[in-house]
Amino acid sequence: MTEKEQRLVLGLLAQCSLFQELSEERLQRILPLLKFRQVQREETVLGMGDPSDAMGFLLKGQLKAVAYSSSGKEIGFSLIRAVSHFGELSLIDGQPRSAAVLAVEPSLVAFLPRKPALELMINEPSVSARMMVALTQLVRRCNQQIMLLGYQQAHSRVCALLLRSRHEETPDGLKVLDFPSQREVASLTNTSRETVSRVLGQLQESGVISKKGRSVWILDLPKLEKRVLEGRD
Ligand SMILES: Nc1ncnc2c1ncn2[C@@H]1O[C@@H]2COP(=O)(O)O[C@H]2[C@H]1O
Repeated sequence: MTEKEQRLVLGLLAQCSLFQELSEERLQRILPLLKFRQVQREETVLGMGDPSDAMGFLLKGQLKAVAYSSSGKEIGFSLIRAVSHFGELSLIDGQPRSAAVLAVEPSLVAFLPRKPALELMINEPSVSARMMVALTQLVRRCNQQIMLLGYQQAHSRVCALLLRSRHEETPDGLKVLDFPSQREVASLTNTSRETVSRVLGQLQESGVISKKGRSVWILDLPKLEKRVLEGRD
Protein backbone atom coordinates (compact mmCIF):
# COMPACT_ATOMS: atom_id res chain seq x y z
CA MET A 1 0.00 0.00 0.00
CA THR A 2 1.36 3.42 -0.91
CA GLU A 3 1.66 6.13 1.75
CA LYS A 4 -1.23 7.98 0.12
CA GLU A 5 -3.44 4.87 0.25
CA GLN A 6 -2.47 4.32 3.89
CA ARG A 7 -3.55 7.85 4.78
CA LEU A 8 -6.81 7.35 2.92
CA VAL A 9 -7.59 4.10 4.78
CA LEU A 10 -6.60 5.67 8.12
CA GLY A 11 -8.98 8.56 7.44
CA LEU A 12 -11.80 6.12 6.66
CA LEU A 13 -11.11 3.93 9.71
CA ALA A 14 -11.13 7.03 11.91
CA GLN A 15 -14.76 7.59 10.82
CA CYS A 16 -15.85 4.21 12.25
CA SER A 17 -17.80 4.81 15.47
CA LEU A 18 -15.74 2.17 17.32
CA PHE A 19 -12.54 4.11 16.74
CA GLN A 20 -13.68 7.65 17.60
CA GLU A 21 -11.45 7.82 20.67
CA LEU A 22 -8.46 5.86 19.35
CA SER A 23 -5.24 7.73 18.69
CA GLU A 24 -3.91 7.85 15.15
CA GLU A 25 -0.86 5.98 16.39
CA ARG A 26 -3.05 3.10 17.65
CA LEU A 27 -5.01 3.05 14.38
CA GLN A 28 -1.73 2.92 12.48
CA ARG A 29 -0.84 -0.29 14.31
CA ILE A 30 -4.07 -1.89 13.09
CA LEU A 31 -3.39 -1.02 9.46
CA PRO A 32 -0.82 -3.76 8.61
CA LEU A 33 -3.15 -6.43 10.08
CA LEU A 34 -6.04 -5.61 7.75
CA LYS A 35 -6.93 -7.68 4.70
CA PHE A 36 -8.75 -5.68 2.03
CA ARG A 37 -11.39 -6.95 -0.34
CA GLN A 38 -13.20 -5.18 -3.14
CA VAL A 39 -16.63 -6.72 -3.62
CA GLN A 40 -19.13 -6.43 -6.45
CA ARG A 41 -22.89 -5.89 -6.19
CA GLU A 42 -24.65 -9.01 -4.81
CA GLU A 43 -21.34 -10.65 -3.87
CA THR A 44 -21.36 -12.54 -0.57
CA VAL A 45 -19.04 -10.95 1.98
CA LEU A 46 -19.88 -13.27 4.91
CA GLY A 47 -21.78 -16.54 4.73
CA MET A 48 -24.49 -17.27 7.29
CA GLY A 49 -23.39 -20.09 9.58
CA ASP A 50 -19.71 -19.71 8.69
CA PRO A 51 -17.18 -19.75 11.54
CA SER A 52 -15.94 -16.36 12.66
CA ASP A 53 -12.39 -15.72 11.55
CA ALA A 54 -12.41 -11.92 11.39
CA MET A 55 -14.34 -8.77 11.99
CA GLY A 56 -15.17 -6.54 9.04
CA PHE A 57 -15.09 -2.81 8.38
CA LEU A 58 -17.06 -1.35 5.50
CA LEU A 59 -14.88 1.46 4.18
CA LYS A 60 -16.84 2.33 1.02
CA GLY A 61 -20.17 1.26 -0.44
CA GLN A 62 -23.13 -0.44 1.16
CA LEU A 63 -23.81 -3.95 2.50
CA LYS A 64 -26.85 -5.75 3.85
CA ALA A 65 -27.31 -8.39 6.53
CA VAL A 66 -29.87 -10.97 5.37
CA ALA A 67 -31.16 -14.47 5.94
CA TYR A 68 -33.09 -16.78 3.64
CA SER A 69 -36.45 -18.44 4.21
CA SER A 70 -36.87 -22.18 3.52
CA SER A 71 -38.20 -21.25 0.07
CA GLY A 72 -35.07 -19.21 -0.60
CA LYS A 73 -36.69 -15.81 -0.16
CA GLU A 74 -34.34 -13.11 1.09
CA ILE A 75 -35.26 -11.63 4.48
CA GLY A 76 -33.51 -8.31 5.01
CA PHE A 77 -32.32 -7.59 8.56
CA SER A 78 -30.51 -4.33 8.02
CA LEU A 79 -28.46 -2.22 5.66
CA ILE A 80 -24.86 -1.55 6.67
CA ARG A 81 -23.52 1.84 5.58
CA ALA A 82 -19.93 3.07 5.36
CA VAL A 83 -17.99 3.56 7.53
CA SER A 84 -19.03 0.92 10.02
CA HIS A 85 -18.09 -2.42 11.44
CA PHE A 86 -19.82 -5.76 10.86
CA GLY A 87 -19.23 -9.39 11.74
CA GLU A 88 -18.93 -8.45 15.43
CA LEU A 89 -21.58 -10.86 16.74
CA SER A 90 -19.79 -14.14 16.07
CA LEU A 91 -16.52 -12.50 17.08
CA ILE A 92 -17.95 -11.79 20.53
CA ASP A 93 -19.95 -14.97 21.20
CA GLY A 94 -17.85 -17.43 19.20
CA GLN A 95 -20.97 -18.80 17.48
CA PRO A 96 -21.35 -19.19 13.69
CA ARG A 97 -22.23 -16.10 11.63
CA SER A 98 -25.77 -14.99 12.49
CA ALA A 99 -26.60 -13.70 9.01
CA ALA A 100 -25.23 -13.53 5.49
CA VAL A 101 -23.67 -10.21 4.52
CA LEU A 102 -23.96 -9.21 0.85
CA ALA A 103 -22.85 -6.19 -1.13
CA VAL A 104 -25.70 -3.87 -2.18
CA GLU A 105 -23.28 -1.94 -4.39
CA PRO A 106 -19.57 -2.21 -5.25
CA SER A 107 -17.86 -1.89 -1.88
CA LEU A 108 -14.50 -1.89 -0.17
CA VAL A 109 -14.18 -3.93 3.01
CA ALA A 110 -11.30 -4.54 5.38
CA PHE A 111 -11.05 -7.56 7.66
CA LEU A 112 -9.25 -7.59 10.99
CA PRO A 113 -8.43 -11.22 11.98
CA ARG A 114 -10.22 -12.61 15.02
CA LYS A 115 -7.28 -12.57 17.47
CA PRO A 116 -6.21 -8.92 17.05
CA ALA A 117 -9.87 -7.86 16.85
CA LEU A 118 -10.59 -9.48 20.23
CA GLU A 119 -7.36 -8.04 21.69
CA LEU A 120 -8.38 -4.59 20.49
CA MET A 121 -11.74 -4.90 22.25
CA ILE A 122 -10.19 -6.19 25.47
CA ASN A 123 -7.26 -3.76 25.61
CA GLU A 124 -8.96 -0.57 24.44
CA PRO A 125 -11.76 0.41 26.85
CA SER A 126 -13.09 3.04 24.43
CA VAL A 127 -13.53 0.39 21.73
CA SER A 128 -15.38 -1.99 24.08
CA ALA A 129 -17.55 0.85 25.42
CA ARG A 130 -18.44 1.91 21.89
CA MET A 131 -19.11 -1.70 20.93
CA MET A 132 -21.64 -1.86 23.79
CA VAL A 133 -23.37 1.23 22.43
CA ALA A 134 -23.39 -0.28 18.93
CA LEU A 135 -24.91 -3.54 20.25
CA THR A 136 -27.57 -1.55 22.12
CA GLN A 137 -28.45 0.29 18.92
CA LEU A 138 -28.64 -3.03 17.11
CA VAL A 139 -31.22 -4.29 19.63
CA ARG A 140 -33.24 -1.07 19.18
CA ARG A 141 -33.18 -1.46 15.39
CA CYS A 142 -34.21 -5.11 15.73
CA ASN A 143 -37.16 -4.02 17.91
CA GLN A 144 -38.21 -1.53 15.24
CA GLN A 145 -37.91 -4.23 12.61
CA ILE A 146 -40.08 -6.62 14.67
CA MET A 147 -42.71 -3.87 15.00
CA LEU A 148 -42.53 -3.17 11.27
CA LEU A 149 -42.89 -6.83 10.27
CA GLY A 150 -45.85 -7.11 12.66
CA TYR A 151 -47.99 -4.91 10.38
CA GLN A 152 -50.15 -7.18 8.29
CA GLN A 153 -50.39 -4.99 5.24
CA ALA A 154 -47.36 -4.37 3.04
CA HIS A 155 -48.59 -0.78 2.69
CA SER A 156 -48.11 -0.21 6.43
CA ARG A 157 -44.70 -1.88 6.45
CA VAL A 158 -43.40 0.36 3.64
CA CYS A 159 -44.87 3.43 5.39
CA ALA A 160 -43.24 2.33 8.67
CA LEU A 161 -39.88 2.01 6.91
CA LEU A 162 -40.30 5.53 5.52
CA LEU A 163 -41.10 6.85 8.99
CA ARG A 164 -38.16 5.01 10.56
CA SER A 165 -35.61 6.35 8.04
CA ARG A 166 -33.51 9.36 8.94
CA HIS A 167 -34.99 12.68 7.77
CA GLU A 168 -33.76 16.16 7.07
CA GLU A 169 -35.92 19.29 6.98
CA THR A 170 -35.79 20.92 3.51
CA PRO A 171 -37.93 23.60 1.79
CA ASP A 172 -39.49 20.76 -0.30
CA GLY A 173 -40.54 18.74 2.75
CA LEU A 174 -38.87 16.21 5.00
CA LYS A 175 -36.15 14.62 2.88
CA VAL A 176 -35.70 10.92 3.60
CA LEU A 177 -31.96 10.34 3.86
CA ASP A 178 -30.43 7.25 2.25
CA PHE A 179 -33.76 5.72 1.27
CA PRO A 180 -32.88 2.25 -0.01
CA SER A 181 -33.60 1.01 -3.54
CA GLN A 182 -37.00 -0.62 -4.12
CA ARG A 183 -35.29 -4.03 -4.11
CA GLU A 184 -33.85 -3.40 -0.63
CA VAL A 185 -37.13 -1.90 0.64
CA ALA A 186 -38.86 -5.10 -0.54
CA SER A 187 -36.35 -7.26 1.32
CA LEU A 188 -36.64 -5.18 4.53
CA THR A 189 -40.46 -5.11 4.44
CA ASN A 190 -40.98 -8.74 3.39
CA THR A 191 -42.83 -7.93 0.20
CA SER A 192 -42.18 -7.82 -3.54
CA ARG A 193 -40.50 -5.03 -5.46
CA GLU A 194 -43.73 -4.60 -7.45
CA THR A 195 -45.70 -4.00 -4.24
CA VAL A 196 -43.12 -1.44 -3.06
CA SER A 197 -43.42 0.37 -6.38
CA ARG A 198 -47.22 0.31 -6.14
CA VAL A 199 -47.26 1.59 -2.53
CA LEU A 200 -44.81 4.41 -3.30
CA GLY A 201 -46.91 5.32 -6.35
CA GLN A 202 -50.10 5.44 -4.23
CA LEU A 203 -48.38 7.57 -1.58
CA GLN A 204 -47.18 9.94 -4.24
CA GLU A 205 -50.62 10.19 -5.89
CA SER A 206 -52.26 11.01 -2.57
CA GLY A 207 -49.69 13.72 -1.81
CA VAL A 208 -48.14 11.93 1.20
CA ILE A 209 -44.69 11.80 -0.41
CA SER A 210 -42.95 13.16 -3.48
CA LYS A 211 -40.25 11.32 -5.38
CA LYS A 212 -37.53 12.25 -7.82
CA GLY A 213 -35.35 9.32 -8.90
CA ARG A 214 -34.19 7.59 -5.71
CA SER A 215 -34.89 10.68 -3.54
CA VAL A 216 -38.06 10.74 -1.44
CA TRP A 217 -39.62 13.63 0.50
CA ILE A 218 -42.36 13.25 3.10
CA LEU A 219 -44.95 15.96 2.46
CA ASP A 220 -47.59 14.94 4.99
CA LEU A 221 -46.12 13.33 8.11
CA PRO A 222 -49.40 12.94 10.06
CA LYS A 223 -51.00 11.21 7.07
CA LEU A 224 -48.01 8.87 6.76
CA GLU A 225 -48.28 7.99 10.46
CA LYS A 226 -52.00 7.35 9.99
CA ARG A 227 -51.28 5.05 7.03
CA VAL A 228 -49.01 2.90 9.24
CA LEU A 229 -51.76 2.49 11.82
CA GLU A 230 -54.56 1.96 9.31
CA GLY A 231 -52.81 -0.98 7.69
CA ARG A 232 -54.24 0.05 4.34
CA ASP A 233 -53.26 -2.03 1.30
N1 LIG B 1 -30.41 -7.59 12.61
C1 LIG B 1 -29.20 -7.17 12.23
N2 LIG B 1 -28.97 -5.87 12.02
C2 LIG B 1 -27.76 -5.43 11.61
N3 LIG B 1 -26.70 -6.24 11.39
C3 LIG B 1 -26.87 -7.54 11.60
C4 LIG B 1 -28.12 -8.08 12.04
N4 LIG B 1 -27.98 -9.39 12.17
C5 LIG B 1 -26.70 -9.66 11.82
N5 LIG B 1 -26.04 -8.56 11.47
C6 LIG B 1 -24.65 -8.41 11.02
O1 LIG B 1 -24.39 -9.50 10.15
C7 LIG B 1 -23.22 -10.14 10.63
C8 LIG B 1 -23.14 -11.61 10.31
O2 LIG B 1 -21.99 -12.12 10.97
P1 LIG B 1 -21.89 -11.95 12.56
O3 LIG B 1 -22.97 -12.77 13.18
O4 LIG B 1 -20.50 -12.18 12.97
O5 LIG B 1 -22.22 -10.40 12.79
C9 LIG B 1 -23.37 -9.96 12.15
C10 LIG B 1 -23.70 -8.49 12.22
O6 LIG B 1 -22.56 -7.68 11.97
